[in-house]
Amino acid sequence: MSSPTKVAIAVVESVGHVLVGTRAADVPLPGMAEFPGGKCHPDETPRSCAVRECREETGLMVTPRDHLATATHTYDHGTVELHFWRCHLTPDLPDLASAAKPFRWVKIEDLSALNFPEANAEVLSMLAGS
Ligand SMILES: Nc1nc2c([nH]c(=O)n2[C@@H]2O[C@H](COP(=O)(O)OP(=O)(O)OP(=O)(O)O)[C@@H](O)[C@H]2O)c(=O)[nH]1
Repeated sequence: MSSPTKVAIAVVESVGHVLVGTRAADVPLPGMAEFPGGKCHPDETPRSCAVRECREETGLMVTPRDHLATATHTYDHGTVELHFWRCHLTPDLPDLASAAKPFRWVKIEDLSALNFPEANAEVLSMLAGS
């Protein structure tokens, strides 16, 4: 069996909000809510990958704070090992700094109304309890 694809996810928090996007129509899990993230390059740590993917997708520079969870999940499109990193905006950025579309800030208490991929369940529970 092939090893899971390593993916890093940035859970970016700012004054009670989290950065959330919507997956494009032409990728696996189209239209679902997502945190910024993507596949790690060879020899790239998930921590560094979370920062890079966040910058590429949202235009925002973040500082990784702590590792929230690792979740392995098998979808129809493959098995992924998701490394969730809680991140903050770098100090030069204002609270709720504007992000490239389709990313926007969602209040933590409103996350449960969104349709996230199954592998996000544990982290969403952690955020709801924080
Ligand atoms: N970005 C992101 N991916 C997630 C989340 N939850 C989740 O299960 N995934 C899964 O993690 C994988 C990330 O793949 P991706 O397609 O976004 O990664 P990528 O941007 O590097 O893809 P690419 O190499 O095709 O450009 C997908 O299988 C996706 O379904 C999430 O919250 N954010």
